[in-house]
Amino acid sequence: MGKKKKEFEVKIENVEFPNKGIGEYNGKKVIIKDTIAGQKVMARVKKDRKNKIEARLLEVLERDEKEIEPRCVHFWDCGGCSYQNLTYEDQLDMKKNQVLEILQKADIDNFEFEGIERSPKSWEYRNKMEFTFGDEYKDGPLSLGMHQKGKFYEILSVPHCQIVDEDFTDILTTVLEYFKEKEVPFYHKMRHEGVLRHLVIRKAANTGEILVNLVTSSQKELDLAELIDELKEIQYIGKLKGFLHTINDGLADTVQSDETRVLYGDDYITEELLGLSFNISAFSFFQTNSLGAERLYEIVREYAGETDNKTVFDLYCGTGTIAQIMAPVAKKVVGIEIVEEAVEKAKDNAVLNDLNNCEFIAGDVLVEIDNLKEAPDLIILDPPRSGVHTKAIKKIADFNSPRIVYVSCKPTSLAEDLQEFKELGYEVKKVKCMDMFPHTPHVETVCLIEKNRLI
Ligand SMILES: C[S@@+](CC[C@H](N)C(=O)[O-])C[C@H]1O[C@@H](n2cnc3c(N)ncnc32)[C@H](O)[C@@H]1O
Repeated sequence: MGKKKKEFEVKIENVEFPNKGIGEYNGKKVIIKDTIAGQKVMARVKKDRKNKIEARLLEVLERDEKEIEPRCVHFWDCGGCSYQNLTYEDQLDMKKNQVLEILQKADIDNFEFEGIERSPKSWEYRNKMEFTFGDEYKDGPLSLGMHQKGKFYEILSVPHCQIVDEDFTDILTTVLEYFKEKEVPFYHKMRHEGVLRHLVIRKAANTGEILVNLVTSSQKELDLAELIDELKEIQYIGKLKGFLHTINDGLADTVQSDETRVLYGDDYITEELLGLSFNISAFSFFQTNSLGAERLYEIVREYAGETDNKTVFDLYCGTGTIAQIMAPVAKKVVGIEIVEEAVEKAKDNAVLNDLNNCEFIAGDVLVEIDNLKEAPDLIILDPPRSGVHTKAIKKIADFNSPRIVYVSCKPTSLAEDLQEFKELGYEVKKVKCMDMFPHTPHVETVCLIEKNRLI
């Protein structure tokens, strides 16, 4: 491929997790994100390596016969969803096959595969959105929404987003119009100048409570009373429980807090899952699909099996959801979580749910696990996307727990971890996928792992 010939046509043959369309060009593997199998596309080379080309999608020249019209008007430009142009059944099929292929490549086999379960709701299912302030094109008007597909700076306003309900989009539109009128500038993530950074909205699906968190730099004092009054006037499906203002002068383009002020109501919302209540604060992890989470946790409970009189470890426990769902049917549950705020909420939640057999420890699993003296009968792992630290896997295996239930949000890191558990004498017995993220490439996978009795 010469210097001028950086654009080329290619047919997409397959999609690898998470959203990598795969084709072939001049004998090399081609990877083009956000394409689907069967499409013929025009692409531009990003990186031309020895045996693979990474390219950017320019145009879909021929659509695949199974493609459908996306429901959302933002779909083609918005970086939030990848697969609205496939039926939900086709999305589920693709994710299931990806997980199986990843496990097979890692030599994880001989398990019972229980398929993929659909999300109870395939639209308006999200309970949290992190919208970004910016502009849709350089020096354009203020926008608030999602990164445009494949772009670094450009932010697309998404007032018709279909994976959240109208309460989210009403709040988004109100906040955007307010700051447009006040001419408050967005924070430029490279120049580190400006004010408005993110708008994080959380809404509990089962109680309707809404928490709004505006994240800004400290470069301008803002009087937000008028905005809060406007938000209070919205006719919600749910109800506004609190409004927070977080100051973030960090250089990274992530939501984090130097200081968080409660400007209205409470600093948390309460969600109800499987008959238990969970107070969720602004910075605690909580599954983003509440109805899907109920199903996910039911699968965990099923894979956990009989737990009467047993001690359970819930490692990477967040606000203690899994621990508390297990507590009524176990002797004792110990949770470990690195975010202190989440651990505080886990403790509060145990009190709220009248559970007195839960212990929650703040810290890194890799370190805190050394201080656990009791031998567990069951270990539940629900790590972040990067998976479980190799040294932690060794320590976890050393407990010799007969059963481990591993909940994973990233099948590639799951496969690596399962390989390590295999080397340490554990066998994968059952696998089930639970789709918590319709129209996106993501999927949860639950695995039952058992100690090989022959070792
Ligand atoms: C996928 S979430 C699971 C949370 C919980 N099980 C739930 O369903 O709500 C992973 C959690 O691991 C925590 N975490 C990340 N790294 C950690 C570490 N090294 N030690 C302990 N917790 C960690 C994150 O803060 C997050 O709450």
